[in-house]
Amino acid sequence: VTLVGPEGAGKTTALEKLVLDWAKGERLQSFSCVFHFRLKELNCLQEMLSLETLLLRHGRVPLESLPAVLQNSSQVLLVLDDLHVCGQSLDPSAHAPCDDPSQVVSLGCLVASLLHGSLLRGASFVVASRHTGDLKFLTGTQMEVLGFLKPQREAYFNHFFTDPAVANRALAHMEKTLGFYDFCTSPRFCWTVCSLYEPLMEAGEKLPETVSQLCVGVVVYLIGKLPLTAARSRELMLALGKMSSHCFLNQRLSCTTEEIASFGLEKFLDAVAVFLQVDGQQLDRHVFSFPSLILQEFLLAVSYFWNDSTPESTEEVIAQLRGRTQLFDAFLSALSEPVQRRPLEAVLGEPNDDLVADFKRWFRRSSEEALRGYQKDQHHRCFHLLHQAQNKSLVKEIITPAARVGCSYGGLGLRECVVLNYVVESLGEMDLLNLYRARSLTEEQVEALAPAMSLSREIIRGITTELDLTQTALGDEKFQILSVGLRDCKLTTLKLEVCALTELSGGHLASVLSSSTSQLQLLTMRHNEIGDQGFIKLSAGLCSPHCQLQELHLQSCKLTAASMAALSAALTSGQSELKKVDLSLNSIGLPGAASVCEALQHPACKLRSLVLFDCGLTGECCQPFMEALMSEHCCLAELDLSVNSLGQEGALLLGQALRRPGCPVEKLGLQRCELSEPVFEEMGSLLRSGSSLLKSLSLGLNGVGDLGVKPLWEAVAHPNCLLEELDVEMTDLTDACMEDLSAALRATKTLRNLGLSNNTLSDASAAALVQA
Ligand SMILES: Nc1ncnc2c1ncn2[C@@H]1O[C@H](COP(=O)(O)OP(=O)(O)OP(=O)(O)O)[C@@H](O)[C@H]1O
Repeated sequence: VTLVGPEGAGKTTALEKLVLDWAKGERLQSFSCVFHFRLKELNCLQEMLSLETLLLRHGRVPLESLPAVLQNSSQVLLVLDDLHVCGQSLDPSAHAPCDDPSQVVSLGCLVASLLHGSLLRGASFVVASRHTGDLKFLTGTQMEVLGFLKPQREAYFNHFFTDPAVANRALAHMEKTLGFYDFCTSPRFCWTVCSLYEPLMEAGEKLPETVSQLCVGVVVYLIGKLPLTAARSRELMLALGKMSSHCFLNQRLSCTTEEIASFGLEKFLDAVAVFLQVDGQQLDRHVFSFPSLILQEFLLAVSYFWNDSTPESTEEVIAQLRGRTQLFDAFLSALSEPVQRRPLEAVLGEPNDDLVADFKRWFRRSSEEALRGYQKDQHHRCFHLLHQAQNKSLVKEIITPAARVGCSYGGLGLRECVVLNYVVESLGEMDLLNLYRARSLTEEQVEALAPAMSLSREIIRGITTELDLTQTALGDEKFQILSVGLRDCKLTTLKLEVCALTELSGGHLASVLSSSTSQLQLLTMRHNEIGDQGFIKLSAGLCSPHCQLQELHLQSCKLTAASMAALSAALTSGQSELKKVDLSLNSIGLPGAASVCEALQHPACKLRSLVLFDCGLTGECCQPFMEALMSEHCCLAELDLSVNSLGQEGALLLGQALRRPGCPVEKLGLQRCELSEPVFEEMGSLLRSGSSLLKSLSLGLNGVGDLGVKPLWEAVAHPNCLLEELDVEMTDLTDACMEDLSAALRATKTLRNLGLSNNTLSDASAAALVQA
């Protein structure tokens, strides 16, 4: 088995846990011997060795036990960590395979011979490695070590900070400022973040806003651990920068003692352990490596600016490192800003002004070039550098009117959304936000981009057809700005649930709906206090000949009967395409229901679905519903009146209407309507009559008991009944209904869904149901 993952993902930890569990007798007990080797340590030896030496010296096998280990190889498990540092290829054809345990060979040859089975044939292996090309030479199962995804980060932060409120604040800040970088999944990185946040939060200080600010904090902290003057600290930075550059340019992960001496680090041997990981302590041959690539890149950037001599120009150094580093130019951008580098200046003194000026010239030149072109990646790189600089005036200087910022920003990742938003917010406004080809923005991406959208006069018509701004606390003011762009776009779905919109937005929505280019078909506005006045304004848009809206969701929008006449007018205007309206959780009462029912009888009304869940309706309201359903013009296929006090009398009136031959209702919801046995009787008889088109019926939360529901079972069993869905949740059913229910299930040819939740049915009923 090979565990593969990036630096700090937790590979070593996983292997250590495995070995520990074996030692405690909790796992892998079929192996009598488990050997755990860290190749990083062995690599320090830089000498040839045999399998026997490996086992005797490093595996601590007593000499007398060695033959038994070699002979019973199937009981041996070798756990090899840090395969990527092996330094020599695992390609079997690169070595003459070794099959003699006493033959002295190179470490690479030894590992390759073990993994390819010429040595210790039959033994099992668990190895861990960062991603390298050599993995293709390994057979067996490969497992990806993903590190900490969001739920694990949450658990880790809660463990690190004992106060849950502090943990939540720290996590929310990290997710917002860094959550879009891959390295956030690294447990090691999470540890760094928590360790840096903790003292800052205790002191009530500001937390870092960018990865550059985070690294500044880390390096200042590490330098502070050393008793060095500013001049000596600069010297140390320079030497670490040389090592970093050497590793990047030669694709090396570690350096020997001789190599680090050549970078000028020998004077700092006591200090290097603060910045570098030192392996091989027990072997007397040390190997030094950076604990993280981010720190390695950051130290390189620091060493570049705090260099008194003049090294290569920015252009040259960036060209040399292209494709080898990820954040180097972003770190330079941050450090070129006095505010960003101030904490470092306190420990290192001033940077080299000439080099900072050279970087600024390069950034301006290369940004101008990038922003004149159409390459999206180049634009994003420039935006990322601006984001790290955290200087709004610089954004305004770089993003000139000549910049083609309106080029298409489709296919955005979360990081791109965040930095694009930063740029638009810094500019304060945007003429055109081109999201053409942004096919599937996630909720997180939309949230990150929402301020930019609201600051854009126009959002380009692209192939984006759905915009979900649910729970973005958008508010009327921002929606007003956004609505200008919405008038001229290709959106077919707009979700504005829980967006803190009020009456004011009703008018803006009307202007969107009545725009000659509007293509909106679905609008959801659940939980916005738009009220009657807001909805009356919105309804004016519904009457427009340009309005294409087919579905409107207005649950819990503080509506009353006062605005239902406006809806009715829209539905009967002859212009409205509305097919579905959901008015649930609004107290429209009898007068409101009467207005809507009037519209249902009008030949121009196209409404096919009406949901009035918990709308303060009573039995009296059933009279207008009966009249509407009796009308030949009514085309309502779905009616949900659940959670209204309709009572027996009202429901029986509905039943009468449903008996009309040709009554179009196929789906009826009457949950928790205070219904009694005669209503169930009536429904049963209706379903058997052959004149009902009902396919879906919800009668749950009406406690009529086994006898009350019995007519429905008889109906289900009847050949005239077309029901496909039946919900009788919480109707006080007991095991006594099982005989009729089983018979119904055996007989029905149409029923597909049956809801029986929250009834007192025992295991015996479950068994009977399964049989039926
Ligand atoms: N599940 C975990 N819970 C808490 N901390 C963890 C967990 N896994 C790893 N860590 C911590 O993260 C750090 C890095 O882990 P580890 O050394 O196992 O990573 P790695 O993948 O072996 O890194 P590298 O590729 O650099 O060798 C360690 O300090 C470790 O304690």
